[in-house]
Amino acid sequence: MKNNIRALPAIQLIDVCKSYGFAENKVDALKNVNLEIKKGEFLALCGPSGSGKSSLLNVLSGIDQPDAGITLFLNKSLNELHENQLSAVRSRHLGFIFQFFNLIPVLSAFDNVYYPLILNGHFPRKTAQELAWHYLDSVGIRALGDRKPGQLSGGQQQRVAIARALANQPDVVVADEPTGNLDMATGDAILDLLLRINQDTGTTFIISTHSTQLKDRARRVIEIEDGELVSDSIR
Ligand SMILES: Nc1ncnc2c1ncn2[C@@H]1O[C@H](COP(=O)(O)OP(=O)(O)OP(=O)(O)O)[C@@H](O)[C@H]1O
Repeated sequence: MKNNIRALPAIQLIDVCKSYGFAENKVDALKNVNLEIKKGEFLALCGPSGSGKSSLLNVLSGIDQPDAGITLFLNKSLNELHENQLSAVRSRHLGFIFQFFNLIPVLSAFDNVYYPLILNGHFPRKTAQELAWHYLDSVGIRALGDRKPGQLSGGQQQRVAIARALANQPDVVVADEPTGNLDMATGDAILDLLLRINQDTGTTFIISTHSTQLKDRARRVIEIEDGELVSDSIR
C-alpha cells in the first residue's frame, strides 16, 4: 500500500448528533461526534451495549442521516443526498459485514457473492463471475462455492459474507460485530483474514466489536460511551 494514500480521509464526521424518539422517550445516541478516518485504516469501535456503535456506523456509511452535523465520505457531503443517491454511494464504495452473516439461504455461496454484483450493475456477467470466484478463493472457500449457507459452518458463512463485501471492490468495509456469532478460534481466523485483506489491498475497515482479540489487534481503537467518543488510540 502506498503511504501517501493513507493520509487521505475516507470519512469525516463533524459535530454529528443523532437522536431517536421524542420528549421523555428521546435518546441521544450520538452527541457532537467528531471523527476522521483515513484511507487504509483498520479501526475497532468499542463500547458497551447501547453506547452508540451501530448508530455511528449507520451515519458514517450513509445508512442514516444525522440530525445535526456533517458527514463527509471521500470528501463529499452525504447530508444533502436523497435516499437513491445514498444508495448509489453505498453500492459503489461500501461493503458491509454483519454479525449474523445475512446470506440468502436459498442461494449457493457463489450466487450470494455473484448476484449482488449483477444487481449493482457495475460489472458485466463474465467479470462478475470471475470476481465472485476470485474473492471466494481469497477467503479460502472456493471449493465450497456450490453449497448453500445452511450447509456451511458459521466461520465459512462469514467468509462468504466477507467475499460478498469485497467483491464490489469497496473503498471502505463496515463490519458490525463480525466475530460476535463465532467461537474464539473461528473469530481469530476471521480477524486474521480481515487484517490480511487490509494489509494487501489498503481497504479501510471500520469494525464495531465487543471482542478483546479484535481490540488488541486493531491498529486504531476508538471507545464510545453514552454517545460520546471517550478515547482514540493509534498504535
Ligand atoms: N431505532 C431506534 N429507536 C429508538 N432508540 C434507538 C434506536 N436505535 C438505537 N436506539 C438507542 O440508541 C442508543 C444507541 O444504540 P446503538 O444501537 O447505536 O448502540 P450499540 O452500541 O450499537 O449497542 P449494541 O452493542 O447493543 O448493538 C441506545 O440507547 C438504543 O436503545
